[in-house]
Amino acid sequence: MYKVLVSDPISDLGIQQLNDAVDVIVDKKTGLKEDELIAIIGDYDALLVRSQTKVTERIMEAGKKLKVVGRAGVGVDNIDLEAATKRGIVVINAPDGNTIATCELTFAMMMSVARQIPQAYKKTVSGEWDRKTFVGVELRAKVLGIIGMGRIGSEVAKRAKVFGMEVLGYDPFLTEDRAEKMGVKLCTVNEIAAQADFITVHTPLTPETRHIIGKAQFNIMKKGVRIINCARGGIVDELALVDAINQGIVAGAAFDVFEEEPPAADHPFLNNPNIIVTPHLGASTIEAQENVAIDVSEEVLHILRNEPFKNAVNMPPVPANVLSVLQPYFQLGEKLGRFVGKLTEGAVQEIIVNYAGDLSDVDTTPLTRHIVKGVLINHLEEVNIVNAMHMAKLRELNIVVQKATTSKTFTNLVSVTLKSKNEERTVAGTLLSGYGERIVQIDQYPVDIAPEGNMLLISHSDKPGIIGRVGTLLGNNQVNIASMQVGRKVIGGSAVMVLSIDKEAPREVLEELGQLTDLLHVKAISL
Ligand SMILES: NC(=O)c1ccc[n+]([C@@H]2O[C@H](COP(=O)([O-])OP(=O)(O)OC[C@H]3O[C@@H](n4cnc5c(N)ncnc54)[C@H](O)[C@@H]3O)[C@@H](O)[C@H]2O)c1
Ligand SMILES: O=C(O)CC[C@@H](O)C(=O)O
Repeated sequence: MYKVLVSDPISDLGIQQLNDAVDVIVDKKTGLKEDELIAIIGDYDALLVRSQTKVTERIMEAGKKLKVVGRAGVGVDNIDLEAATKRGIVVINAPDGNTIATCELTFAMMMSVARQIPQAYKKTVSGEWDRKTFVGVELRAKVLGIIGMGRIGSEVAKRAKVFGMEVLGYDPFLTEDRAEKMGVKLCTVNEIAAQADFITVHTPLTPETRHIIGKAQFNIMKKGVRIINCARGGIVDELALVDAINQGIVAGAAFDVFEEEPPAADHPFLNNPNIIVTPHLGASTIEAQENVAIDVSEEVLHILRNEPFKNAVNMPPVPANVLSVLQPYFQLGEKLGRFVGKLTEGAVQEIIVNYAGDLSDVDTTPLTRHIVKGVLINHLEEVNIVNAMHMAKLRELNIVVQKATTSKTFTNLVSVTLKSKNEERTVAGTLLSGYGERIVQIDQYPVDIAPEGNMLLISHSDKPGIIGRVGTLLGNNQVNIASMQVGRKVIGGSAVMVLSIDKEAPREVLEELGQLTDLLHVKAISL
């Protein structure tokens, strides 16, 4: 018998198939504290959660029989994925089931903020008949900016078109072709900030999306703009938003999610008449809760019964014989993907992976997954080696794998090229005996660097004095250089400089560097 613990409120109808299964016992115990969960989790083979239960490393450590954690929803930010992977616990989610519910809440929020429905309701039920205060705006002919054009963002775009809105979209994986098909104008975040009447965010919360709408963006917005966040708290800088409302830049905001949930009683959103809030209700429809519970229950049954499953967020199924050859390259592959992903400007359309040397003798698919994961992880928090190819396909990314039995320079060479509309960038790496992982080529330039920590990649003209000027500028700003590599093809031509630095270079320093004569481009990369 398999034992399944449901620790958050999950639709009964949705978990019917688990209740009906002859080989499964389901226990529902919601609202448990971490220690209470730790005390009982040892009995269970599967744990089903929504977003309330924080599935910590301690819980997984105590879950000696735990094979699977199922998240009835999209975001897995309440589950310690690394701890699960380390213990071979499969984490699954239900990414599609609540898309429409959240999209519809976003629309409800957009209309509510346009017409101040909650504020008008509050006054009316308190006995006031105030028809003057609540003069709203129409959505028709307004510009809607959508940041994050995945499942929910794309559905919001569809509905906005029907409302007669002009839609601007930003997503690192949105190509011009796809945007055109959806009737969406591809823009940057700042273009959206400057042009939109309504802005809605639909990204995961990652280091890149944290405060993607912040002070700098509010400062360039049109007066009267309205902001909606039904994705994750922290994507919009909450304090900067309150300032922008006080300055009369933002006319209203509607938030379903908060940087800290539930928000503290004195949270500045809670007593601001221009901000409407809901308690993380995006997925809270009968249909969505059934959908996600059905999806996740089905998958849990497959995993418990050792049958194939599809929505794993973590588990790497690699055959042992292949694993022994490829495993040493997994981390390098992911780093190469991340490195070249951070380097490449514009929506990526194609990933070309080149394997040269002994590696070409085996099925390199598991390594390619790591590379693709590395490219995507810069923007998609839920990507892993199990779903990387699927995620790439969803985004119409073309993946080309090429092999050569010998490499001119190294026993094995893995090279990753990204093609976007704007450019084509290549990074190649290898494992050097005694030195470990090395990046040995960036575009056409030979280099030799350890892919780790904080790096600065500087393209420049190969002229005397430039290295000194870069060093002096960094030194004057207390940025210590740990190592430096310069690559060039010909004397006096273009060159590339890669610096390892002891801490992240502040934005102002990067801007100052960018202004040095003969310096063409600066990119900060942290691995
Ligand atoms: N309020 C709720 O109850 C609720 C319900 C469901 C989902 N969500 C949240 O909504 C968000 C979107 O969900 P989804 O199902 O559409 O996910 P998705 O993965 O389909 O889409 C997310 C999109 O964000 C894009 N993205 C990543 N980094 C970006 C960046 N720096 N700039 C712009 N775009 C970026 C990705 O490329 C992707 O296309 C997630 O955070 C999810 O957890 C909230
Ligand atoms: O379970 C919920 O209600 C939250 C769901 C949502 O945040 C998600 O990421 O799927």
